[in-house]
Amino acid sequence: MTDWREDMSAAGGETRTDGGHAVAEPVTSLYESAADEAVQRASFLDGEIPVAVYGLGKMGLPLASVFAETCGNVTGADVDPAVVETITDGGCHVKREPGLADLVGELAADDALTATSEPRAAAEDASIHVVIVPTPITDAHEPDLAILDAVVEDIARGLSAGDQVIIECTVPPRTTADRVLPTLESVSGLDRDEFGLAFCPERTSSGRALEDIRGAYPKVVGGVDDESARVAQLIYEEINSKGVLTTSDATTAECVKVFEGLYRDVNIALANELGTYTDELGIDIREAIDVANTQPFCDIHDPGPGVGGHCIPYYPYFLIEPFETDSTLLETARAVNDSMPAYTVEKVRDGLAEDGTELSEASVVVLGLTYRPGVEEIRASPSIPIAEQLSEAGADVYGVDPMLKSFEEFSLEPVELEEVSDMDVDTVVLVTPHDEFESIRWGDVSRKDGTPPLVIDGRDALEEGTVEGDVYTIGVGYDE
Ligand SMILES: NC(=O)C1=CN([C@@H]2O[C@H](COP(=O)(O)OP(=O)(O)OC[C@H]3O[C@@H](n4cnc5c(N)ncnc54)[C@H](O)[C@@H]3O)[C@@H](O)[C@H]2O)C=CC1
Ligand SMILES: CC(=O)N[C@@H]1[C@@H](OP(=O)(O)OP(=O)(O)OC[C@H]2O[C@@H](n3ccc(=O)[nH]c3=O)[C@H](O)[C@@H]2O)O[C@H](C(=O)O)[C@@H](O)[C@@H]1O
Repeated sequence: MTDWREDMSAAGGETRTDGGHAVAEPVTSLYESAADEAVQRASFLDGEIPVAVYGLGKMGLPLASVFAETCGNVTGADVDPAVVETITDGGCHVKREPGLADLVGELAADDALTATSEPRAAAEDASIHVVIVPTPITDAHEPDLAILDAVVEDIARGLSAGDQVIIECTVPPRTTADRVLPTLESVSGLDRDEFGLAFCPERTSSGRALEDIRGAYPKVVGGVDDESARVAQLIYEEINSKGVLTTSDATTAECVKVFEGLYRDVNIALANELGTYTDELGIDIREAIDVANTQPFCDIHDPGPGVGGHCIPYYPYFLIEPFETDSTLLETARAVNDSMPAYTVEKVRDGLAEDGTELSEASVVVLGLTYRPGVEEIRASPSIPIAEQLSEAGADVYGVDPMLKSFEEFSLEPVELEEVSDMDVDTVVLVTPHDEFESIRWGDVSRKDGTPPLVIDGRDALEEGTVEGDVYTIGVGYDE
């Protein structure tokens, strides 16, 4: 018996005797709990308050794992049976997350984390519901909240008085208050003051998820009412060592998350546009950016071949599409970033023309197809349009990505890294510099006539002198 229950009886909450001592009963839910906050906090930490995490992907599995290491009573719900089976067996399908595989194995072995493919069943048993499912956009760039709606309905059908619902996936502002709350009320039949709802954004990057979730920076919390904010704050004070920033309401918290992403997209667009001045100015633009960034009012990001992932290129549309307010800058930044794949293909075309090679007759290898190194995600990856445009120009296009098994999204022929040195290659385009590419023996990669290929370095990833032939680096130009 945790000794915190000793003499807690006088502080509120139900009591019972235990060997002659009055002890406070733990609570099994937090919203509008009459128990002393210390009893609520301890009940959460003791696993008395079941947690369900909906979505066990790149973000959901690390999140569920940190909740489970904190409270020891988490059910992860995912519609992908393979995901559920892997986690149930103590496995980890999310790659290259330091510490995650071991943690999931330990938590599954201790039953601190279990997985189910039945979100509705998970909702029946849980009292804290954490949602971290995809919130993509449609081909028409409209926010697609169908998955969120489905999960919220599942939760509503299992919602009980005293429960707390937390939305962690990024959503268009006003979604929590105007879409999620009404659904929870209408489907559950509960009154609005019987359950809690807060937006607490996932401020985490793949590759450092556990570190970020445990406390790289404060957790943002925005409740639809003060009690919802109080409960969310109590929970995340136990999860995040950097503490909690509570905003005035859920919509403000939604804006915090979206604004972080919009800042990044606009900033990258500035870097990309500056990068396109490289040839006309005849300088290393990246050098100018690095030096400009040495004073605190400047943080220009890096130019590159495009902006991928299901976050940064998507979030601008969470404001552009649903609202009437003018979004010229956001739309322009999206257009600049979406123009970088074509810019990259032009560098291939121009570079080959210098040697009298037509792009339509060239053999081109695209290195790195995921949207950034070490992350198994291809949504909005720049390599998709780059491969498409090279193919449309008539080139023979090949692709290398050690993280991928399926290449059907790409207009190219997949090849293993080891095969590249046996091929006739006119150009290599480095889009996403996975660690594995550091082992490339560039001296073995050549054109049909044995001369070195043209290399386009999209990410300034190659050390000077690594490659014998001509290297064009986006934002730098040709190496001398
Ligand atoms: N990936 C990132 O770097 C970050 C993502 N986010 C937010 O988190 C959300 C999720 O991102 P990821 O984990 O990367 O996505 P992901 O695609 O890696 O994983 C999503 C998981 O949700 C599951 N799922 C789909 N429909 C479901 C349903 N109806 N019920 C239960 N599970 C369902 C899928 O099977 C999959 O396992 C994103 O949409 C974004 O809003 C926030 C910060 C960082
Ligand atoms: C504001 C911010 O830094 N958001 C982070 C971002 O992470 P994400 O995994 O999307 O990667 P990212 O580093 O932003 O890169 C997105 C894309 O932009 C490209 N990129 C990135 C930085 C840069 O200077 N230039 C550039 O071209 C990357 O190559 C990639 O294709 O989005 C995440 C999210 O919200 O999903 C968020 O949690 C992360 O903290």
